[in-house]
Amino acid sequence: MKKKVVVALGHRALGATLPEQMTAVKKTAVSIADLVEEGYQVVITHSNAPQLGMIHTAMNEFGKTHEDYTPAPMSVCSAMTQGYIGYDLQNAIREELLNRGIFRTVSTVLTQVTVDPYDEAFYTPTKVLGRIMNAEDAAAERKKGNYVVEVPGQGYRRVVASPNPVDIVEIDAIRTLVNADQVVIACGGGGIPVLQQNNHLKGASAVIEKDLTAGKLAEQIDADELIILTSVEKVCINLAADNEEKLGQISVEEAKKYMDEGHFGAYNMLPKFQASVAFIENREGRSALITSFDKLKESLKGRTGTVIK
Ligand SMILES: Nc1ncnc2c1ncn2[C@@H]1O[C@H](COP(=O)(O)OP(=O)(O)O)[C@@H](O)[C@H]1O
Ligand SMILES: NC(=O)OP(=O)(O)O
Repeated sequence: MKKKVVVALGHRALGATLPEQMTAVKKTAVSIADLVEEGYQVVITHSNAPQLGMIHTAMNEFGKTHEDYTPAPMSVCSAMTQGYIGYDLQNAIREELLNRGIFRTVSTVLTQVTVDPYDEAFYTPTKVLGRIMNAEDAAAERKKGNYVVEVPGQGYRRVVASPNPVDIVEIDAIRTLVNADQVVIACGGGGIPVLQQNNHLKGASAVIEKDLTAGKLAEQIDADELIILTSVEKVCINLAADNEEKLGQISVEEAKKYMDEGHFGAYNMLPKFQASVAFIENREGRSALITSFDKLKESLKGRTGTVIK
């Protein structure tokens, strides 16, 4: 029986602009094709914050200047990022597989993820979106009613609420495709956040952390492994201090201890650990790998990467 994996792709897999994305997905496709060639069933999920910022700004600027166009809410823009990223990614993977003589359908499932309307995250926006702004642009964003924070040494960034994922609405479709041995891209950008209102799903003005949704996705498709591909080969404790230590294989207990001790960035590395620990605790015997794209092959052979099991 084939091993099932959920692969969460970080910013480096996609770049931030259209040309960057076109180039980046070609490299990403090589890593995904390697997994398929190794005999894995693959479900992919990905970041979307740079793309979402770009699309949201574009849609809302046009909404102001062209009377036939109306502004688009964050949830609609989130759906657009799934289409835009999925389109590039699925074609790059399809082509890389065909170049290796592998015929496999690759598709993107537009995925909604329910969130709790009372999630505390709605009161404290934390998810950084889009480009770095100067003070003037930041003031203009604030005037529109958007949240902006100053990032020391960078400039100003937009932030939105990032509630926890509750349920993946289209999970049956994702399961059906992966069980048919197809390559699936799903829950992009953590999923389009929606609020369940009886039979109606109402788009929420938020962005779900993609790593947390990746963990839930891995649990709900009963994956064997969660693979988080990011910009570092191994996760560190005591990052940037004299006693910095790179983590190889660790237990769930050790992972929880390091989380409690505050070794991981709250909005970058910590969610990767939270997702990994939750997945393994809910699916006994499973594991999570956190590494960089270029080290995936070596990591699968147990030679590098941070593994939690
Ligand atoms: N303890 C840690 N060990 C390694 N990297 C860390 C740690 N804490 C925070 N980071 C940061 O997390 C970043 C990766 O997270 P993030 O930028 O969210 O990536 P992605 O877009 O790939 O999900 C690394 O580039 C690093 O700067
Ligand atoms: N949705 C999400 O987590 O995107 P980023 O990884 O780009 O922040």
